[in-house]
Amino acid sequence: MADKIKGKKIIFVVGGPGSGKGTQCEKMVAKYGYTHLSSGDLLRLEVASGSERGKNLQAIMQKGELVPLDTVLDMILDAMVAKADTSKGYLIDGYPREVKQGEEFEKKIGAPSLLLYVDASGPTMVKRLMKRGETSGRADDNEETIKKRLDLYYKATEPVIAFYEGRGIVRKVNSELPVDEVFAAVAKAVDGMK
Ligand SMILES: Nc1nc2c(ncn2[C@@H]2O[C@H](COP(=O)(O)OP(=O)(O)OP(=O)(O)O)[C@@H](O)[C@H]2O)c(=O)[nH]1
Ligand SMILES: O=c1ccn([C@@H]2O[C@H](COP(=O)(O)OP(=O)(O)O)[C@@H](O)[C@H]2O)c(=O)[nH]1
Ligand SMILES: [Mg+2]
Repeated sequence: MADKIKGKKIIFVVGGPGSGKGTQCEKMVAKYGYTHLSSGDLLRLEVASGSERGKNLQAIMQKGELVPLDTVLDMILDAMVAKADTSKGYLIDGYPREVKQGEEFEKKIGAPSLLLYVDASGPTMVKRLMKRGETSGRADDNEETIKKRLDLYYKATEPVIAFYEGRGIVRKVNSELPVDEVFAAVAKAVDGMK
């Protein structure tokens, strides 16, 4: 099944909750024509479908915890295959959340060419998410869950960055800056990708 994806570029987009991953991915789609797959969005779609599986996911996400690795990976793989005929490459947004997820992804699908690290401070991320929460309708954009997501990010996801730094594919962008300035740095990283 993963054959259709072979040879296509894969970019992991990693950063804390509310760091601006989704915002930058939209701009990359516009400039490079890559396919944007947000692991969180895929999970929210499943929740919205009202399926039994979705109900379980909702309970986990509401608490700011991580859903089982295989569930997310299967969803990403399905979405990648579905877009394979027209896709130039993939932006995998919000994944891997822990080193194990990265290892499983590579076993099943392939290696990333770039890890884009979208970096903002804790207070900035909290501020943005509280603001987004006024209109997003996301059940996890509330103070209590934001704190848990942030803790889990520092504990489980930051080690992912260190893991890929060893391979020399990490490019860090400072997402405290205005969106367009962040994107200038993002574009430089994508253009320099091997
Ligand atoms: N000032 C400023 N605000 C930004 C920037 N990037 C994103 N934001 C705002 O911060 C909020 C979160 O941005 P998203 O792109 O949704 O963040 P995300 O990393 O995808 O967050 P999750 O979906 O929670 O993982 C949004 O309301 C954006 O408008 C930026 O570079 N500068
Ligand atoms: O690989 C993933 C991606 C997302 N999530 C869950 O989905 C939620 C929202 O993820 P998203 O990336 O949309 O937002 P973030 O938490 O980065 O702000 C997380 O808190 C997790 O509960 C998960 O368990 N595994
Ligand atoms: Mg997002």
